[in-house]
Amino acid sequence: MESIVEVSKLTKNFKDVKAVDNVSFSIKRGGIVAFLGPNGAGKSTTILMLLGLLNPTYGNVKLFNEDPKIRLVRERIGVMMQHVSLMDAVKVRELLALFKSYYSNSLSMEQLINITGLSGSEVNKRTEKLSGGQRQRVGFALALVGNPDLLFFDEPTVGMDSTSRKMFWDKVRELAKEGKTIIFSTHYLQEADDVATRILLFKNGKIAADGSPESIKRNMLKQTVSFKVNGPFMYREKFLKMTEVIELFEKKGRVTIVTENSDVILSKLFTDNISVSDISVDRGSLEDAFVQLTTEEDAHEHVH
Ligand SMILES: Nc1ncnc2c1ncn2[C@@H]1O[C@H](COP(=O)(O)OP(=O)(O)OP(=O)(O)O)[C@@H](O)[C@H]1O
Repeated sequence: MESIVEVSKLTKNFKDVKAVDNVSFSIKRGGIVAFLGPNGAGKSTTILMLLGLLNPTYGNVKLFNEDPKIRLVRERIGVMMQHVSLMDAVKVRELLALFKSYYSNSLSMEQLINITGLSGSEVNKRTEKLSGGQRQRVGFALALVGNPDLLFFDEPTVGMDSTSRKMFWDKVRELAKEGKTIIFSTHYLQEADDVATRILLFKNGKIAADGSPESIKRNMLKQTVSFKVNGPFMYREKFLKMTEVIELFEKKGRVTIVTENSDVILSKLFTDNISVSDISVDRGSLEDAFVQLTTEEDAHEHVH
C-alpha cells in the first residue's frame, strides 16, 4: 500500500526543551490516525514539521515520498488548525471561491457545502459575522477545497457541540473510506478510541504507544482474572511460574490473578481442570491505560 507519511528520527529542540525526541513512524493510505497526548507532549510540533512549516533539529519527513515543502506535495494536503483565522470583509462563498482558484483539482462549491454541512445562509454571511462553530465549518471547507489526499486536523472538535462533532466525524470517516488519509491531534482519549483506526500516543516528545485502539488497550492494560476456590488454593506456584502472570493474591476464598493475557489464564484453568467457581475477568478502560502511560513515568522523572 502507498506510504503517505514517513518520519525518521524526527527531533525538535527548543533550547533545552526536547519538544520532539527521535520519533519514527510511517502512515499508509486510508487511515484515521490520532496523535493523542497531554499538553506539551509534542503533537503540534510534530504536525508543524510534517507540514514543512517548522524545520527539524534532526531527522527527516517525507510526504508521498517527497519533501513536504514542494508544491506538488502541498497541493495534496489540507489543513485545519485549531484556531481558524479567516480573512475579514468577504462572504464565505467568496472566500471559498478564492481558495478554489488556487487549485487545479478543487472540489465544487456544491461538494464543499455538502461535506461540511454549511447552510445556504452561512455561505452568504461575511466571515466576521460567523459564530465559532460556523468558523470551524468554514475551516473544514477550506481544508478540503483542493480535494487533498492527506488531511491534518489540529484539535478539530474543540468548541463543537455534540451534534456538530458527530457530523464532523461521520464526514471524516467517509473521506477515509474514499482513500484519504487523516491525521488529527486530540487530548480526548474517548475521541481517539471512537474515531481513529490507529493511535500514536505522545508523551514527553516520544511515542509511548502505537497501534489500534484495541491493541493499545490489550497491550497496555493489566487484566485480572478472579475466581472462588473451595479451601486452600493448591496451584499458586504453578501460576506464578507462568510468564503471563504479574501478581497473584488470595483473599477470603477468592484468588485474583493480575495478568497481561486473561485468555491464557482461563485456558490454564480449564485444561488443568482446576475446580473453581464464579470466574470474573476484568480489564481497565482506555482511560486507565492513558493515565497509566502518561503519569507513571512523569513521577519517576521528577525524582531525577
Ligand atoms: N516555539 C516554541 N518555543 C519554545 N518551546 C516550544 C515551542 N513550541 C513548543 N514548545 C515546547 O515544546 C513542547 C511540546 O509542545 P507541543 O505544542 O508540540 O505539544 P502538544 O502535544 O501539541 O501540546 P498541546 O496539546 O498543548 O498543543 C512543550 O514543552 C512546549 O512548551
